[in-house]
Amino acid sequence: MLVKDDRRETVLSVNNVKKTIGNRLIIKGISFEVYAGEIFGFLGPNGSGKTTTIRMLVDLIKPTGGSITICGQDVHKEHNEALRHVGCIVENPELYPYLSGWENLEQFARMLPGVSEERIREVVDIVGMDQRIHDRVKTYSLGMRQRLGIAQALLNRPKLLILDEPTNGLDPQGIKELREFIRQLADTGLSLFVSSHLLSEIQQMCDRVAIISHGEVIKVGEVGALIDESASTVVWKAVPLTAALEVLGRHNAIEIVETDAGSGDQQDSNGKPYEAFIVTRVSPAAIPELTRQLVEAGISLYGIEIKHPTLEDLFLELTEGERIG
Ligand SMILES: Nc1ncnc2c1ncn2[C@@H]1O[C@H](COP(=O)(O)OP(=O)(O)OP(=O)(O)O)[C@@H](O)[C@H]1O
Repeated sequence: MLVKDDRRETVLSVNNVKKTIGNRLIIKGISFEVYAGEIFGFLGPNGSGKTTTIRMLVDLIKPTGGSITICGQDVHKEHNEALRHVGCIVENPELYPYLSGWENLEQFARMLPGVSEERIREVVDIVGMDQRIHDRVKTYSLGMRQRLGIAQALLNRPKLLILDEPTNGLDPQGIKELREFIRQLADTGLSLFVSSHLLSEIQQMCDRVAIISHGEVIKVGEVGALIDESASTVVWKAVPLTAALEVLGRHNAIEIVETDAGSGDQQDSNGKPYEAFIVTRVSPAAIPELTRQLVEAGISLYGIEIKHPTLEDLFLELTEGERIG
């Protein structure tokens, strides 16, 4: 897992970017940065503004406000210089099915200055397609087409590779292979910007993530740190329950979700307390102190069950239950 380091080179910088289409403000002033060698996830539900943002990143449409720089160059004002550093696949890569993979790469290379046959061989090697590169593309699986698309995007040695929903249509094995392959690319120093509406995918694939909802970036951070700092669900099995509620209720940072006192703070015929519990939402960092206070108040704790959140929980919390996918 990569750690944010201020000395790290910024490859993509998005500064207060807005986009109005018709009368609608589709993108509402978003900002984030992507560093060299990281896999950056761009996560949001359908219609949240991912594709519109990507289209602005590669200067297919112009922002209404704000600026985007790639390797320090303004995407709009210095179009050629900035986009020289970018490889991009939006939706499905455009390929000629009746040509071989190699011929497709040759066709594409003709449009790029200074891409030699040797470079074509290199990218074929990077995407691991040497065995099948002379077969027609129409015989390729979706995963192989995806790889060929990436090979195409790598031809001009980009610093940033933008992939829009790259796992769409892939089977679980294909997704796993793509994930590993993306990590290998990042290990070479390439930055990857991966958009997705699939949380588990972003959680497994990315170092950092920006969460976008209704055209606003509502959170940016390391995937692990975002999960760590979001509230966990904690079930306290405590007797007497009323006293425990009083202790926990003193803290503003705790949300009491549910209480179940069973049949009161009684013991059964074997002297075993009834399963009385309180469900709270609280930061994991507060749990030791709360436990201490409960014990000091003379409360017996029979169990503390912590359910750590997933990126999905965090996402749902941030977007207030907005549907994904
Ligand atoms: N040319 C357009 N004219 C009008 N509205 C548009 C246009 N392009 C996008 N929108 C609207 O902007 C919002 C964001 O769309 P966008 O395609 O960027 O979302 P997305 O996150 O990429 O979703 P999806 O994964 O479904 O493509 C949507 O409400 C969409 O209807």
